[in-house]
Amino acid sequence: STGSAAAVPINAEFDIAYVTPVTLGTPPQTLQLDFDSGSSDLWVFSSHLPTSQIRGQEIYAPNKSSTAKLLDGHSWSITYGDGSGSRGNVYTDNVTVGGLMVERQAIECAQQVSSSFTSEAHIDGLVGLGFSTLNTVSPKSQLTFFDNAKGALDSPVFTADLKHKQAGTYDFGFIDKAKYTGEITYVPVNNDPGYWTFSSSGYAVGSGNFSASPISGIADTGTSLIYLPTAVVTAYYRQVQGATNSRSYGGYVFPCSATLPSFTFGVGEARFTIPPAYMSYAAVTPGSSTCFGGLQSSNGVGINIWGDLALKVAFVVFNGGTPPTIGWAAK
Ligand SMILES: O=C(NC1CCCCC1)N[C@H]1[C@H](O)[C@@H](N2CCCCC2)[C@@H]2OC[C@H]1O2
Repeated sequence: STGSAAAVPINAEFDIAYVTPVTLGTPPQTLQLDFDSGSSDLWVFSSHLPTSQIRGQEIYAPNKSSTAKLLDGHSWSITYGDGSGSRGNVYTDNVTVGGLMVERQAIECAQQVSSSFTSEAHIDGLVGLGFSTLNTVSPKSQLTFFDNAKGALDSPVFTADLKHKQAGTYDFGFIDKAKYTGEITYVPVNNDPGYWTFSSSGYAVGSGNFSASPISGIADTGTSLIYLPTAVVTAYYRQVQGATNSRSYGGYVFPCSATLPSFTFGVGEARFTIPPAYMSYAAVTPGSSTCFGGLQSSNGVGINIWGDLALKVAFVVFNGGTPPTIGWAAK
């Protein structure tokens, strides 16, 4: 089997996150979910949430699904790197993504969500695509949609073709040759503790020379930006007039009028260049002339993160075979 579904940016201004339609239960309830290779819980806004925490999101009501079953005595609670989080109880039900159906998928129903989720009307929940070792359901942890589907897939892979300010796709079970050019460069994945962790072969700032130093980081579709070691980030912003690392804004900012260099990162011998226009993320507040950078320091984070800003300049294969690998291709 295979599946293919759209990855739609939730904001016309800048790509904060991407959502994908997912149908749950019988009759089908369709929610827009954020596919997140940096976590491994499938959770949704649900009929168990206080209405005060719902602001425009679609909800999943298990009691309206004839195929929903309570996973008795199980609960979940998750906190993300940005401090957002949610918790609740668990049902199993049919979940379909782009024509690919998994029966008895654990659907984690939110009973509480943090304010950043309440205020993001376009995200009705998440589909974790990390390794199932990261799943937070207790007392028995649950498998991700991908792990449940894997055995039935033509090939044990999913691919991400994210795009700048336009809809891309997540494919399951196949590699679409029409979505990339040249060869796919595969590198090893360390899935301990459960992220898609790989080593980049280095970076370059603008037209500067390539610094061939390995950078270990995670491929994270659920994070908007790129978080890298201070040495990389200072080398980049040294080239940006008026750039400063702002404590108040929580990262590197610069005058929106500044000229930005491109940023190139390596995967093996392959090179991927993020154009200057993508490197300015957004004005710090609407209308401000101060802009927040797409490249930020991973100092406070603990791991390096290749988020949507890096993923959107490539076609990426998440290979869940044995051993797992990750493939990057130009497009
Ligand atoms: O926390 C991270 N990443 C961290 C960013 C800082 C550095 C460490 C990693 N990703 C989350 C993301 O922010 C969330 N957010 C919700 C509101 C709309 C935008 C998306 C969404 O929920 C889980 C995941 O995706």
